[in-house]
Amino acid sequence: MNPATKPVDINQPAAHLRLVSDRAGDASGIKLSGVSKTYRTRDGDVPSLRPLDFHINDGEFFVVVGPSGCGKSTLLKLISGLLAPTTGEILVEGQKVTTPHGGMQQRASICRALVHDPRIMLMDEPFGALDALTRERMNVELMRIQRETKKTVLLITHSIPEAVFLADRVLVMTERPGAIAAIYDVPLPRPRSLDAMADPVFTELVQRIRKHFFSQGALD
Ligand SMILES: Nc1ncnc2c1ncn2[C@@H]1O[C@H](COP(=O)(O)OP(=O)(O)OP(=O)(O)O)[C@@H](O)[C@H]1O
Repeated sequence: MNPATKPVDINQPAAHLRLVSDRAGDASGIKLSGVSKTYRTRDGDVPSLRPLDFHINDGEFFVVVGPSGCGKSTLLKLISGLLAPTTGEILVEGQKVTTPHGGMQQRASICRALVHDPRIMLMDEPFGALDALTRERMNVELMRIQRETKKTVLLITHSIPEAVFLADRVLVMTERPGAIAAIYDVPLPRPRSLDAMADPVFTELVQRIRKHFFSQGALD
């Protein structure tokens, strides 16, 4: 019988329906739905993050930038499972985050992060203690590693230029309790060298993001 005319057995699982619900965009990367965090302390509640909804694609270099105390580190701890959200759900590669899980790394050192070959790298101000020139060189090196390994990277920084230089997309956070002020695509070609910082697209985007914090003067 021609397979195209074969009758459908309604008692069999519908493979094509599963394919639709399992498509890569849903099951890969990191997905946050309604994720908020309020710290309960003896002195009262400290709302740290308002409900957040966003999706980091598999293999994406995603950078979060925001003022001091807006909840950036909290966000990373939630995604790595070190903290439980107050509301909402986090899926990493289709799996709900409950406890710290194998291959996820939050390290200051790229080398240490790569020893375990994680598919996802979570980095909180990884080069914050370095002088400016070394930091730039480390950023170039980090981009090279990410390009070669196709890992998903979520990196947090206070520096808007650093965010734009590194990212495929930049998430800009508001002051605490942190919410999404905006998410920007960075349309700079890859591979990027330090020359990318002289590109008008780069300077324009840095200026645009800086305007979010103009009144606070809170970022580099
Ligand atoms: N364990 C905790 N208990 C109570 N409040 C906390 C706790 N951890 C963080 N906070 C508060 O939650 C808010 C967000 O903190 P978080 O460290 O996530 O911010 P951040 O954006 O990473 O800050 P920074 O840029 O200064 O590193 C801050 O006001 C902080 O004081």
